[in-house]
Amino acid sequence: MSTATIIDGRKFSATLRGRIAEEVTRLKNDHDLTPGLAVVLVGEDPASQVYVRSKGKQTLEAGMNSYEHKMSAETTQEELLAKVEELNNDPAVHGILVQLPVPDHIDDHAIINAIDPNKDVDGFHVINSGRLATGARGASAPMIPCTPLGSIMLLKDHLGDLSGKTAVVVGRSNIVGKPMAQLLLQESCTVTIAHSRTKDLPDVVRQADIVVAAVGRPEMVKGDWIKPGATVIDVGINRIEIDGKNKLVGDVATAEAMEHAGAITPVPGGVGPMTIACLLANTLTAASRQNGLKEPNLL
Ligand SMILES: Nc1nc2c(c(=O)[nH]1)N[C@@H](CN(C=O)c1ccc(C(=O)N[C@@H](CCC(=O)O)C(=O)O)cc1)CN2
Repeated sequence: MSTATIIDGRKFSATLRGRIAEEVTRLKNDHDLTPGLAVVLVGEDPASQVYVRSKGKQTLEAGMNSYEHKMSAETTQEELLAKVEELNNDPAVHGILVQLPVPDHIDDHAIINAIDPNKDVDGFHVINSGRLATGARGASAPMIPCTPLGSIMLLKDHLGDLSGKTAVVVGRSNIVGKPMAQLLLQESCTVTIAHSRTKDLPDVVRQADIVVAAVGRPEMVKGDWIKPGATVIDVGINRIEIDGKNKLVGDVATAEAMEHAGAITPVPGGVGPMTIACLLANTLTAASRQNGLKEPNLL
C-alpha cells in the first residue's frame, strides 16, 4: 500500500524565516529601517493568546519590532477602532493585525476595513481582497492572506508548475477558502470551491489533483475521497478529545488519506507554521513598500 510524502511546513517555514531575518538585517544596515508589527488581541481566548505570543516571539527573532496591544474582552467597537486608527498613524508600525476571532459584540468586518490597507498584513481588507481577485500588480499589488500564501508556497515547492491542475478547495471563508481559490486560479489551476452544502462532496473531491481542506471540521475529508497521487493541503486545526487526552487534528483523516495521496501536509507541522512565517514576510513587504524600496524576493 502506498504512503504519501509528508510536506514539512515546519522545516520550510524555518528556512523562510531565516531569509526574512537576512533581509531585515539588510534593511537596517542599508536603509536604517526596522520593520514593525503591531498585534491587537481583544479578550482572553486561550488559542489566540498562544498565537499572539508566537507572533511576538518570531517577530523579534526575525529582528523586527513587535508591538503587542492586549485589550479586555469588554473593549467596545469604538475603543478598538480608536486603537486601529492610532496604529494607522504610527510611522514605526508597518504592519497591523487584529487577532481573530474578536468577541461577538464587535463587528470584525468594520475593524478589518478600518486598518490602512497598506498596513493590512493579514490581507483581509476589502481593498486587498479586490486587488487579489483582479490580479493587481506593482504599486497596487495586494497583501495576500498568510495561510493561503503559505499553502501556495508549499504546493509550488512540492509540485513546481501548478498550471492545468484540478484543484478543489473545501471551505469558503474570507480568510482561507476564497483567497486560496484566487491564488490557485492565478497559478492557472481549474478551481472548484466546495463547502458544507456541496452535493456529492466526496465525488467532487475525488476529481482533484490538489485538495485544500479548510472547513474547520475534524477529519471530515476521508481517505477514499482522495484521488490516487493527489496533493493534500490540510488547513484545519481542531482540538478534540480522544481517550481523555487532547489531540490536535486537521480537516483531513490523515492516516487514511496517506494511503491514497501522493503528498500531504500534517497537522501539526504543516500549514500552521507557514501562517506566522508569511505574516513576517508580509510585514517585511509592507515596510519596504511604505518606504519606496524594492520588495525582497524571499523564494
Ligand atoms: N488575524 C488573524 N487571526 C487568525 C489567523 C490569521 O491568520 N490572522 N489565523 C488563525 C490562527 N493563527 C494565526 O493567527 C495560527 C494558527 C495556527 C498556527 C500554528 O502554527 N499551528 C501549529 C499548531 C499550534 C497548536 O498547537 O495550536 C501547527 O499547525 O503546527 C499559527 C497561527 C485564526 N486567527
